[in-house]
Amino acid sequence: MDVQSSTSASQPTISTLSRTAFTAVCRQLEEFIRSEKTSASFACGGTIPVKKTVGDAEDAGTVKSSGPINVFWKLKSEAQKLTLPLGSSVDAEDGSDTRLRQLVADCEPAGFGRGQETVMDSKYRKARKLETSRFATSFHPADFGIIERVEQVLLPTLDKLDEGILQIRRMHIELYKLNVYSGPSGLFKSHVDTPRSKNQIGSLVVCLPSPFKGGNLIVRHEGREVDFDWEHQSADTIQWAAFYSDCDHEIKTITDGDRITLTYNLYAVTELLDRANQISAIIDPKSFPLYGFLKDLLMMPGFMKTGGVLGAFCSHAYPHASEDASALLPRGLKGADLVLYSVLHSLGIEVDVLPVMIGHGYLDIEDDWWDSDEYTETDPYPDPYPNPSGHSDNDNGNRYDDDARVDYSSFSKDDQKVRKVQKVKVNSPYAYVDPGKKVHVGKSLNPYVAADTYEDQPFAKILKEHWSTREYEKPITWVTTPLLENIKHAMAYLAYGNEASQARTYSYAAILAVIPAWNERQQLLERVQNE
Ligand SMILES: O=C(O)CCC(=O)C(=O)O
Ligand SMILES: [Fe+2]
Repeated sequence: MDVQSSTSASQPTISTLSRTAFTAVCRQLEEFIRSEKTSASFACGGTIPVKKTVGDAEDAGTVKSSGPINVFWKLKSEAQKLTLPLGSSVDAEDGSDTRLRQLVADCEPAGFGRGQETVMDSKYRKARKLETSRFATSFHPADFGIIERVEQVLLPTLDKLDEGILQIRRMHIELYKLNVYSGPSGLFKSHVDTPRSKNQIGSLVVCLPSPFKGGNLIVRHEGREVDFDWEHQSADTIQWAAFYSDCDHEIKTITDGDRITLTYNLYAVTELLDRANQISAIIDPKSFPLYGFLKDLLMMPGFMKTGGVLGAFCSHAYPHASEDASALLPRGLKGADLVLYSVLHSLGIEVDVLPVMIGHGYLDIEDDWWDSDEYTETDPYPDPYPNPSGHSDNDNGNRYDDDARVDYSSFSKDDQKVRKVQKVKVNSPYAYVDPGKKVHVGKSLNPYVAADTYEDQPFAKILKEHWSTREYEKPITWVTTPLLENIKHAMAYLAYGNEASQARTYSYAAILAVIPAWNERQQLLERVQNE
């Protein structure tokens, strides 16, 4: 049976891919996207040895090591200075250990954000902090090429983001806090940094030279993790790590000593360059295997012969705010999401990045995914949501099901939400989701609903008031499923941040590509072919 049986009849000359063949190419496409995801970086780091004698530091420009680092702060109205590593101060009457204790004492206890509240709970976070208004430091990441390195890994620029004009994304960096985690019990459990602006894409942590034990920084994304183990070189090295801000991370217990860090917010800003000024570091979307695969797919007349929409869930979550969110993307796209977006864009395909809400809000996705185990070999690609009338010929995708099968008000406690979400079936290789009925695609990033805020309202009402659903003319074929981990973490975002969240929270988005019908896309492909 044809996937698009109702519309293919109008073009009898070219045969449409069989459902089995269509399934097979969707699976392949998913594989390509998956491999892009597993190879994309979400964190990077480095070390800078510190020479104890000032004169040992190399000249700016070729700096591979640093001299001692000064931290200045104010106690009452008196200026204080600590030089790290301890014992490296040129002042004879250093007493640096006393100064370190003084710095720790002068810091305030650091809380964390749980939703809109700031919480002090030393079982979750035990740390002290200084705000930037209270300290200054002689260390700057730019002196050691850290910004360039982070830019390369976390903010690659892909060619062709805009016709004729190249938008170069640059990193803007802002010192945010000084934190001290001290033994025997300093720690910060799993959390996600609260975005401080719509442009924030990541965080940079710089660990100053001061000996400590434990305190590993563990950063996770989509089931992968990077463990920054800084204990062994803590005494005489500056160690740093940068990661996307939607990555879940934690600091293991510091059992001894003081782990002193500077944290920075990383922002993506754009710079317009005309083609004459292109720089060579730019990656060409054609260099990705996905490009060739998608191009070949589009050149098959039978693939989405009458047109359709391909949907892929983003691998990262993006911050959004009420007014300026739509300006955020694609500029703020990260990792594999940027690759997929750019490849589609460079093929001349209309592509949107839009927030998605699955089923009746993301709290109710449990029964919205097709569990492949239920189906037999003989019909490898059944309609997961058969129409009760027995006809499956409604492919305009606008069927809308408002009946609230879930008692929304029963999800008021965070742990209940998480438990509910853990039951999600995401083991099917991919889901072919009936559009409109099960996955709501917002018109822009703007009207996202935070679950906590609307607890007591029936979902249908929330949806009507706060979501304008983007309606595509053709059904959406979802080629990837959202990861269970992502959904769990989306819950955690609401619960634990490094700051209380204001208007900004994260949402998962999807990349939606409008595939023109074969007769319309031939021209487009000829143009791509000739480039
Ligand atoms: O100190 C670190 O390694 C990270 C600190 C952190 O996660 C935070 O301040 O949000
Ligand atoms: Fe953090």
